[in-house]
Amino acid sequence: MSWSVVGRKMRCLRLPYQLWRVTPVRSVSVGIMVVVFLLCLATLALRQKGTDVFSEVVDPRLADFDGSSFRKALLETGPDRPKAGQANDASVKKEPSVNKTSKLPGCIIVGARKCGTRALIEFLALHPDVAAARKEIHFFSNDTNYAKGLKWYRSLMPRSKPGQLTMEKTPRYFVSPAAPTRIHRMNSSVRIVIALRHPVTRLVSDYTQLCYNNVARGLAPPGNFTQLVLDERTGAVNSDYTPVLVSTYDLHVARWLAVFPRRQIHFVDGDRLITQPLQESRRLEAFLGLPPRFTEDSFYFNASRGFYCMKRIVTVKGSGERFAHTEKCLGAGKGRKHQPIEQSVLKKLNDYFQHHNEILFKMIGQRFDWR
Ligand SMILES: Nc1ncnc2c1ncn2[C@@H]1O[C@H](COP(=O)(O)OS(=O)(=O)O)[C@@H](OP(=O)(O)O)[C@H]1O
Repeated sequence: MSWSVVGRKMRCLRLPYQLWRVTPVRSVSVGIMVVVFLLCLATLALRQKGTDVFSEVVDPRLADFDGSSFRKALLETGPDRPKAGQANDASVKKEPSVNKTSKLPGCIIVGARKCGTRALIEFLALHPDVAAARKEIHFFSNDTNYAKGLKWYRSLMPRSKPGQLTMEKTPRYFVSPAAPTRIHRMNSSVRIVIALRHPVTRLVSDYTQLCYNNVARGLAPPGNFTQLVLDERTGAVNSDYTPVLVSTYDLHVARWLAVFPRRQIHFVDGDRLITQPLQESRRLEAFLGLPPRFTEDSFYFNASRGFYCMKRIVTVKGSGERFAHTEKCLGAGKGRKHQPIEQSVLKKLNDYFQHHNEILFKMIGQRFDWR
């Protein structure tokens, strides 16, 4: 039966049918329906985008930053660990793959560049209650990445077991004006870790890396260090030179403190991390409320590298010995020999940073031995 027959035969539909036959009414009705349909589509799309960027569900335990529930939950739901005197078998026990999901990070190492951020995340990854993203993600500092939303970001996080704390490191966040607010918007309770090193050592390390990178890419060297860091005309420190700007820590830390409370930010001494990795790792472990797992056995000094390397602790099956060790040093790109710098230039740089260092120390209530 066609619509015209239905319209003619059923009395109650007669009036709407007569109206429908009038062409302008029909056009307007169809128009309204199309507009309503498009509006519904647009609303759906916006809601989807909103979910990505703002309302991602984060680990609810992280809402309680200061309280003990986070620590408690970690202890309760953390992975099984071997009891003393257990296990001794050559075969290494495989981690059970059940219940593993990617979570948003509860802690982010935001920088600073060349201050030991790689060492830090690799050290933390030794901890059984940490799931660390090994790649730098550049989510909060890069507009194109940020526009991809939190779902995209989370998909790049490692899969973790219940009770594990997810971490990532991107040193670029430290100097990114947008990063603090964006991270806060993701999770206002997230823990921020900032590694800092003597500002002049960091600057020279940065310059050394630029020299290596340019050679690797077949580019010309970045230029003479002295000419880059000092103004040719006045001889004063060139505060606009990016590596100088990165080492002007107070400017960047002020932006983080404007968004996050001081108690939520942990400062790592990047110079001490090189010579005393155990102490710095333990301080960070305590800040994160993780059960103490770092021991003298976690690190060993590798004389040929001139740096501490890690002993990865893995559980072994059976009884007897608790652990087996696998050893790992950072890549050759870390711990390069620095370019020699003239004493007079070093002095000028030290004098320049001293004022900024003092502002930083006051701001964070912590001093570093940067003479
Ligand atoms: N255990 C260990 N092994 C090797 N290197 C170590 C270690 N601990 C800290 N460091 C120092 O880390 C410096 C590199 O810092 P980052 O990892 O933050 O660099 S980067 O910004 O990610 O490129 C790197 O700086 P340079 O020495 O200037 O290369 C190292 O001194």
